[in-house]
Amino acid sequence: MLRVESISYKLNNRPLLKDISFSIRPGEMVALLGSNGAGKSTLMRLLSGERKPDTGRIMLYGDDLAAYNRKILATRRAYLQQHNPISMAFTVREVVMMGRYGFKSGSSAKNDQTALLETMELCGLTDLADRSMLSLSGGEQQRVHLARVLAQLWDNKDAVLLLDEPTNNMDLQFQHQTLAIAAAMAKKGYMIVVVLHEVNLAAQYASRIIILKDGRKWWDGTPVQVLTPQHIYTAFGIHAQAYTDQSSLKTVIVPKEIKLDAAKFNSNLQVLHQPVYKLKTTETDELINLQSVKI
Ligand SMILES: Nc1ncnc2c1ncn2[C@@H]1O[C@H](COP(=O)(O)OP(=O)(O)OP(=O)(O)O)[C@@H](O)[C@H]1O
Repeated sequence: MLRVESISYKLNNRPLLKDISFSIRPGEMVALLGSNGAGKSTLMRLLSGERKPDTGRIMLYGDDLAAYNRKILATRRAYLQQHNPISMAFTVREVVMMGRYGFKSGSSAKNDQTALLETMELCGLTDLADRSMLSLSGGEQQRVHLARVLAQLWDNKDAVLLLDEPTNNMDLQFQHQTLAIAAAMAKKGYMIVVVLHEVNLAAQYASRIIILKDGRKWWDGTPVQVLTPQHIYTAFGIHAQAYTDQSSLKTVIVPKEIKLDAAKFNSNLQVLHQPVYKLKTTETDELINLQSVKI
C-alpha cells in the first residue's frame, strides 16, 4: 500500500501543496485531476522522490520512501514524467531497456529480454524497435517512454506506477490504449497514479479520482462521487452536465456553455461586424451563439 501522510511542500516560500493525505491499495488506479497549476505534477514529483515533502511522509508498504534502498525502490516505483526529452540517437529498444538499468545486478538477462519484448509489444512498438528516437513522432516517443517505465516494473506486480499526463501527444487510439494498459496493470495488482486533463478519460478508466485545487486535496472518491457538476464547476470554473453512459455505466461530463466575451473576442481578431459564430460541441451537438454570451 502507498500511504501519503499529511504532506506539505513549499517552493521559494510559496506553498504548493498543503496537508495532503490519501492511501492507495494494490489494484487501484487513481486519476489526479485539477486545473492548471493546481499542484498535480508537484505531487507526482514528491511521490516519485524527485522532491521531498517539507512536512509529512510517504510510506510504501510500511516503509518511508525516504529510507528505501534505491535499487529496491527502482523495482517498486516508476515515474513517467510529463516531458521526456531525448537528444541522442538511441534506438527504441535501447530506451525501453533503460527501464531495466536501475536494478541491473538483480535481474537476469532473460527477465530483461522478456520485459523488453513484452512491453514493446504492449505499447505497439515492435515494428519500431530499431528506429532512432529522434526519427519518431511525439506520440510514438511517448509510447516508448511508457514502455520504458512498464519494463522497469515488469517483474513486480505490486509496484507503484506514476504517470504524469501519459496521453500527451497521443492520437485517440493510443490515448485509450495507454489508459487501458494502465487499468489492466491495476487489475494485476499494480497501484497506478495518473495525472489527466481529460475528465472523461479519467471517468472511463480510473477506479478513483482525486481532485486538487490550490495545492489541496478537495475530493477523493469514485468517478460517480467526484465528477459532479458542482465539483467540476468549483475545480475548473466550467458549467457541465454529468450523465451516465447506459452501455458502460461510466460517468460522462459534457461542458454546457463556454463563456467568452464576444466583444473582446471580436476586437482581438480585429473583426468589426462578424456574423454570429457557431461552435458545435462534440458531445451534444448543441450550438453556442458566442455573441449572445456575456461574462
Ligand atoms: N520550479 C518552479 N518554480 C516556481 N513555481 C513552480 C515551480 N514548479 C511549479 N511551480 C508552481 O507550482 C504550482 C503547481 O504547479 P504544478 O506543475 O504542480 O501544477 P499542475 O497541476 O501540474 O499544472 P498543469 O495542469 O498546468 O500541468 C504552479 O503555480 C506552478 O507555477
